[in-house]
Amino acid sequence: MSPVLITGGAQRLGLAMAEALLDQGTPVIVTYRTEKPSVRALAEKGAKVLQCDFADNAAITHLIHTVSQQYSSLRAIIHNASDWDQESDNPDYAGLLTKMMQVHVSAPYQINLGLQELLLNHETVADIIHMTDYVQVKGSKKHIAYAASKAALHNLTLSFSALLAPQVKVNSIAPALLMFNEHDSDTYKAKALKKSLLEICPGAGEAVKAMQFLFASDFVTGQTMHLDGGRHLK
Ligand SMILES: NC(=O)C1=CN([C@@H]2O[C@H](COP(=O)(O)OP(=O)(O)OC[C@H]3O[C@@H](n4cnc5c(N)ncnc54)[C@H](OP(=O)(O)O)[C@@H]3O)[C@@H](O)[C@H]2O)C=CC1
Ligand SMILES: Nc1nc2c(c(=O)[nH]1)N=C([C@H](O)[C@@H](O)CO)CN2
Repeated sequence: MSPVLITGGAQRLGLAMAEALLDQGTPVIVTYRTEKPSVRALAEKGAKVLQCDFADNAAITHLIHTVSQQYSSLRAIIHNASDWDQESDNPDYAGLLTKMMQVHVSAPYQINLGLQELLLNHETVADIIHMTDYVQVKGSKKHIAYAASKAALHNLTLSFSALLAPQVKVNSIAPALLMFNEHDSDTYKAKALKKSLLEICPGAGEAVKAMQFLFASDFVTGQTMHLDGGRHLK
């Protein structure tokens, strides 16, 4: 069985998707930036773990070469790696935009083009999933560069779905609040929950369910799965 390549799979949503796939017997290749206990645990469960910092184009090229040398086909690629940076923490606005575009747009762009033949070689229809964000259509006044890069990432969904059809389906998953971060205060959490109609923070399992739906679908491509609890109607 051909593997699923998940970027940024060492924690949170990426880790949940990787573990779910491993639990169902699907091989997984996980890229990570920073070594952590979860990486070793994934390897012990049989995942292929590859270190790659997407800020470095040479590292991306090496990743593409390594995967191409070791595998003849891929079931899917899930572009999950991301930094959620905001302007108030990063006065170097030019550098911030470059950083956001590099990890959220340039890396997925290079990896999709570099590994497209492995997807096209898959015995059945393959998938690309871009993990975008609710803000892809709304923008964000506190995460301007981040939001712009996620909008550009969704645009890759439109282009690659047309380029690779019918052998490959390409979709965006656009979450709003799925998981809090360790440093989030109770005040922030209460305010964030009120932003959606459903007023819950569902956890990483919501992303796993969306991934499984897209993999099982025969007729969804070029689309966005919005996981936002009705936030767009508040
Ligand atoms: N969590 C949520 O509620 C939401 C998530 N999303 C999107 O879903 C996806 C998963 O979210 P979440 O699990 O919270 O993500 P995280 O913020 O936990 O980041 C996931 C991983 O991306 C890696 N990463 C960041 N920059 C780079 C880089 N330059 N090269 C390689 N790896 C990198 C991080 O590595 P390291 O461990 O080294 O830092 C981290 O392990 C993201 O694309 C996110 O934007 C969208 C909306 C809401
Ligand atoms: N790479 C990340 N992107 C995002 C995160 C995160 O933790 N890492 N978190 C969010 C928030 O949950 C936001 O959706 C709350 O409104 C957005 N993107």
